[in-house]
Amino acid sequence: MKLRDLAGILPVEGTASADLEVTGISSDSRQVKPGVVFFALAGTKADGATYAADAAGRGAAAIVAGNAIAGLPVPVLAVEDPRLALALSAARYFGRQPETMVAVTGTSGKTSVAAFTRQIWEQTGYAAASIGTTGVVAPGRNDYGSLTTPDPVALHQLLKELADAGVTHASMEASSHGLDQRRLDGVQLAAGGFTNLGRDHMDYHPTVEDYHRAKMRLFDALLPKGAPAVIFADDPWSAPTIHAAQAAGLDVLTVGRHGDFLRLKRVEHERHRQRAEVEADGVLYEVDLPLAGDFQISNALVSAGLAISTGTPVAKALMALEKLKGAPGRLDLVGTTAQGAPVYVDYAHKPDALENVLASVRPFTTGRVIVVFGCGGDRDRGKRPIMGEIATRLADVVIVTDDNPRSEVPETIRAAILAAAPGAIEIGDRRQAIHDAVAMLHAGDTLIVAGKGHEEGQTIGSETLHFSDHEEVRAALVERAA
Ligand SMILES: CC(=O)N[C@H]1[C@@H](OP(=O)(O)OP(=O)(O)OC[C@H]2O[C@@H](n3ccc(=O)[nH]c3=O)[C@H](O)[C@@H]2O)O[C@H](CO)[C@@H](O)[C@@H]1O[C@H](C)C(=O)N[C@@H](C)C(=O)N[C@H](CCC(=O)O)C(=O)O
Ligand SMILES: Nc1ncnc2c1ncn2[C@@H]1O[C@H](COP(=O)(O)OP(=O)(O)OP(=O)(O)O)[C@@H](O)[C@H]1O
Ligand SMILES: N[C@H](CCC[C@H](N)C(=O)O)C(=O)O
Ligand SMILES: [Mg+2]
Repeated sequence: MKLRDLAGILPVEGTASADLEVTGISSDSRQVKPGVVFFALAGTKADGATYAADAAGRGAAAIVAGNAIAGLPVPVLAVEDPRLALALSAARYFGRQPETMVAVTGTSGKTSVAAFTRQIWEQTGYAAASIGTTGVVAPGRNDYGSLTTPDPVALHQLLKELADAGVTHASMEASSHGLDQRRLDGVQLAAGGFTNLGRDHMDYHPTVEDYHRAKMRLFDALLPKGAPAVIFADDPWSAPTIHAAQAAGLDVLTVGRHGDFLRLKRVEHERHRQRAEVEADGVLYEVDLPLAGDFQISNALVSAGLAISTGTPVAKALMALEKLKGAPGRLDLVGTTAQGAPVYVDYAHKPDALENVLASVRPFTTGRVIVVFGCGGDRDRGKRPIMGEIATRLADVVIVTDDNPRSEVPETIRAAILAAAPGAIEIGDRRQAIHDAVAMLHAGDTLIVAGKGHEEGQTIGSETLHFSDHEEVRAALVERAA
């Protein structure tokens, strides 16, 4: 590709540099090789402009920046929004994506909805992929993830690989960071989804309104006018979300008890499954959802809405819900004690999620609900006492432990949770906490190990040690049975 092929995104017309050969695109100077266009982004830790000379020294074809940078031996192209220019350039450079793509946003449920939508498509007979927190899942591919919404360059490289491999349908998570940082701006989306809004990322967004506005970029900046917006209707933030989608000229399709597109008429919860009656277009469907947690009904309805609104027949989509598998680490039953007490691993690491997961298991627990959890270091400090209070209110035994303390002092994080959790037990070592909790289980009890879900590491300082809640729960169950 020549630099001129990025015309319309970058101001290259009529410049001598338009004929330069472009061999790649990067926002990290350390990755620059000869011919790469380097995008200097103003970040949270560094300003990419300071690395422009480094990029030029490594052979960058051109530098794209928000302001002119003097004294460089390569052309500097000034654009208003370098992150947007990066995303659009990456899309054009890689040039292919699965034909039908949807994105889902919301505080909780994104990973589940992305995974469920992929499964509905698979059952409809499409080659489908999902992209998000737990990684990339596609035919013959299951890569462990890191970011919920990948960086634009990684994202478009991935989308091209998927399209080249024959994937026609892909669902992805749109995190508020990703939306705010324009990571998805180059993706052609056919539909968007919204699950709910609660407290999250208050270390990044100044207010919850700002957080909601970032999420609404999916509807008002990314989706084309007239595209379907599938919105969960039973959340306190549903009304402002519907309003934003309508204002953006989208085709609003609501799902849930208050939904018009898919209306949940009745639901009977059982411990490991739930039976729902869903009305669509005046027809009643009985759906037997093989998943625990009443919130999974909401996620399943948003997923069905996304699949239906992009072409899957209603009956097929609703039937597919009967075969759904939960995303790894989302109210994931890892095992039971000999007396039948279940142990679940769950990714609840924010207040609403913890509240939901604890409330979900209560009706099936004749004994005690026991929860093991902690809060991540270098993340929103305000959620710590809130989660302490929720755990104390909804569980009978609360064990506060460590969850990726990162650069913080673990005791300080625990103390902030414990301040709002009178009577809680403090066991810093997560392995010990899990083993003690499993040892405590009686018949009728339920144990939830929350916060890490699918994660495979514990980050202490700058080091990540291998750690898996699944492995520790299994080991503790074996030890107990011995
Ligand atoms: C806080 C945050 O969101 N950071 C993201 C942001 O980085 P940044 O722009 O702030 O980076 P920075 O370190 O300040 O550096 C600025 C620029 O200088 C460049 N640089 C830096 C050093 C150097 O030698 N040369 C160089 O060119 C960097 O590549 C960068 O372009 O933009 C980068 C490019 O898109 C992201 O990779 C990075 O995600 C970091 C790794 C991260 O941890 N993000 C998390 C918080 C996140 O995004 N989470 C969400 C939500 C999670 C969820 O709830 O599920 C997600 O979508 O995963
Ligand atoms: N619809 C929902 N409503 C409330 N809580 C939910 C819902 N769906 C999932 N949860 C809770 O949130 C946790 C994370 O779910 P999931 O991974 O699907 O959401 P996410 O939005 O992708 O989260 P993250 O932003 O952390 O990746 C689950 O383990 C469960 O505790
Ligand atoms: N994507 C989220 C995941 C948090 C998971 C929890 N285990 C923690 O480390 O706080 C984050 O990085 O903030
Ligand atoms: Mg996720």
